[in-house]
This record gives sequence, C-alpha cells and structure tokens, in this order.
Amino acid sequence: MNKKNIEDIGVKGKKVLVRCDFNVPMDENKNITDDIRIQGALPTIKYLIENEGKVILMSHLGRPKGDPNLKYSLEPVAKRLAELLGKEVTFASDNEVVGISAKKAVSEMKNGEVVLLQNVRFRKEETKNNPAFAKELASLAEIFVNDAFGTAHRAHASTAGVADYLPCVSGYLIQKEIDVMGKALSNPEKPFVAILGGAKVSDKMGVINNLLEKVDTLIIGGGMAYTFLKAKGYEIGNSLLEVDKIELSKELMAKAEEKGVKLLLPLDCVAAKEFKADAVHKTVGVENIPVDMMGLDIGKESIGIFSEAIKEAKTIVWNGPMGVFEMPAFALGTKGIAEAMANCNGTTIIGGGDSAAAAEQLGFADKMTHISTGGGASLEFLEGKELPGIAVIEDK
Ligand SMILES: Nc1ncnc2c1ncn2[C@@H]1O[C@H](COP(=O)(O)OP(=O)(O)OP(=O)(O)O)[C@@H](O)[C@H]1O
Ligand SMILES: O=C(O)[C@H](O)COP(=O)(O)O
Repeated sequence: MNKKNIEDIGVKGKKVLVRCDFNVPMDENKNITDDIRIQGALPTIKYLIENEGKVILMSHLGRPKGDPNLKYSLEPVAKRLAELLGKEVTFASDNEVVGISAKKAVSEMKNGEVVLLQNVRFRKEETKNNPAFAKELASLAEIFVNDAFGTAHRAHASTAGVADYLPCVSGYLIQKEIDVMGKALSNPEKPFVAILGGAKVSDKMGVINNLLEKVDTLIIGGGMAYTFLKAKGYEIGNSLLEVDKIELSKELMAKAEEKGVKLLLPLDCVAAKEFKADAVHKTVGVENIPVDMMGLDIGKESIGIFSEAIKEAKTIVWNGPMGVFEMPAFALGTKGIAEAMANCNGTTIIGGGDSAAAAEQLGFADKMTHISTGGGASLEFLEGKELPGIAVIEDK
C-alpha cells in the first residue's frame, strides 16, 4: 500500500495529533491486563519524540457511549505509557476532551514532549464522525498521524473526520499491519493456508468468501465448523449451529470446489455434555457426535491433519480459536494449531482478537511473524474491505 507515513513529513517543532488504539483490557481495579496495543504504538511515539515533534495522543477506551464515565478514563494508560517510554506523559483529563487543561497543556508543550487527551468517546460526537468535533480535535495540531489500526474500521471523528482538517500520514503500526497483511492477501508466498475458527459463521462469512479467492487450503474449526458439518449432512448433537447459515455454508463449500481450494473440516471433536470447564467429555468422530453432547474442541486426528497442511504452507493466516480455549479441557486444538504455526517455516499471521489472546496465553506469541492489534479491523481487512481510517491517509 502506497501511503505516506511519518517519515514523509517534517515533524520538528510541529504539533502532531496521533490517533492510537489504547483500547486495552483492564481488571476491576483499573490495572491494565494486556498492554500489547500500547507497546504497538511505541515505535511511532518514539520516532516523533526523537524527531522533536510535540506529540498529542488520543484514543478511545471501551464504549462509554458519549458519557464522561471515569470507569473508562485513559489515566491508567498515561501512567503505563510513561513507564514504557521512561518519560513524562501529561494527561489532560478534561471530560470534554478538548477542554481547558488540554489546550493549556498543548500550548505549553516543548519539542519532544507528550500529552494524552481524555477518552474521545466521552463526547457523543466522536462515533457520529461529527465535523465540528473533528475540527476541535484538529485545532490542537498541525499534522494528523493515524496509528490506530484496531479502530481503522470505524469512521469516527478521531479516526477519519479529523483528516478533513489536517494533512494525514500513517504511523509505523498501521504501516506494519497493512504491509504484512496486505502482502499476504495480494501477493502471498504459496502454498497459502487460512485457518478460521471462533464462534460464529455469520462473523466470518465475508472473510471466507474473500479468502476463497486467494488461498490453496482453507481450514475451518471452532464453533463455526458445526454449521458446515450440518450442511454436509452430519448430526451435530447440541453443538453450536446457525440454522440460517446452512445454505450459505453449502454455497461456500461449492465455491471452494469450483476454485480448487482444499477445504478441511474437523474429522473428530471433543464432545461434552455441558458448556462447562469440568463437563464430562470424550473424543468422537464427527459422524458419531451423541445427540446430547456438543463439540467444544477439535480432536487429535483433526489437529494432526490441520498441522500437516500448516507444515507445508509458506503463508498462514489464522483467525478464531479451534475450541473453547478458555477452558483447559477444550484448549488442546487451539494449542495444537498455535504450535504447528510456531514450528512452521512460513510467514505466520494471526488476525487479532481471541486468537491473538489464545496465542499469548498459550505461550506461542513470540514465535509468530505478525500478530495483528486489530480484532474487528483485521477481519474487515481480510474481507478485502477498505477501512475508513486507512482510506484517509494520503497517498505517496
Ligand atoms: N466449539 C465451540 N463451541 C462454542 N464456542 C466456541 C467453540 N469454539 C470456539 N468457541 C468460542 O469462540 C469464541 C471466539 O469467537 P470469535 O468469533 O469472537 O473469535 P475471534 O474472531 O478470534 O475474535 P475477534 O472477533 O475478537 O477477532 C471463544 O470465546 C471460544 O470459546
Ligand atoms: O477493540 C477493538 O476492536 C477496537 O478498539 C474497536 O473498538 P470498538 O469495537 O468499540 O469500536
């Protein structure tokens, strides 16, 4: 993708407004439980500091729905960021985001200093992409850097609207995300294998449809596999089923055949009586799922077949866990796939969300080529959609 980035624009002495995605998980005591998105923003922030820009950061956190609810304050992020940078980060706590303290902090900034604004979703106008709010944000700065890949699928005031009033370039995080995933989609080294899992077929329809145009092998596991198995005529007991997607599953299987894409579905599964961590369970062939049980993970045979396909691949994209990995009894399938990816020689890309969390939790994260910081955004990217936060970045 031929977009301008921060190196294409002079930042020395300039006020630079940077949209990050600091939407990080926190526990009830407001401790950040995973700071991967803050870490992901550091290269851009460090570049701007080193090149003597005045760095004004903004982000959303959670969904406060336009109310200044302090449960969603970005103050803990300012603290963590300061620790990671080893440098003071001034937090402008105005509930109206662009308020007295933000304006004062920005007007007093020296080159290389960092200010973080309050959660942009404290303003109702943010998610409506209101031009007046976008203009207010833009009035703080001279350059807009979008580095919020995780929010690039939202056309909001701070992700897209602000670009109507300021020159807009990308940060390193967005650039890396679009470079790695863009290359996998447009010019993948073959064989190209995609693995899709997670709960719902409906969430991934567009992704399956787009990837069928590009991959050599498509592996489908997780809860969504049962709708495909049902479409093939298997009885799936109490497993997850989207009845209204059975026809579509048939169409997608027909498309795979027509395109010469090898479609792999589970051959066996770990079936349980209940959706519970300590539920009675056993491994059965998919043709033998008892009527009173539900498939909560792929079985060993499936792990073996899927791993073989991964071993041969040169490009692998994975989105969605193979089973209910949050419960140890049903995490082996997801672990097996993560392990096969970690040990293969190809380019390995994890499309964010739950699969990224699973790879992290299971200890394979540092063995992957790229783990996207976007959940919904990476899905839309894999669907082949143009993301509004990327569309606004100026072309080279
Ligand atoms: N066989 C199954 N039955 C029921 N739930 C399942 C099954 N397999 C996986 N899941 C659940 O699917 C959920 C993940 O689904 P989701 O579609 O959100 O994945 P994801 O695409 O990785 O996440 P995101 O959309 O955030 O990127 C997990 O919580 C997991 O427990
Ligand atoms: O976590 C995410 O996927 C992004 O930060 C976007 O958040 P949203 O779904 O609340 O817009």
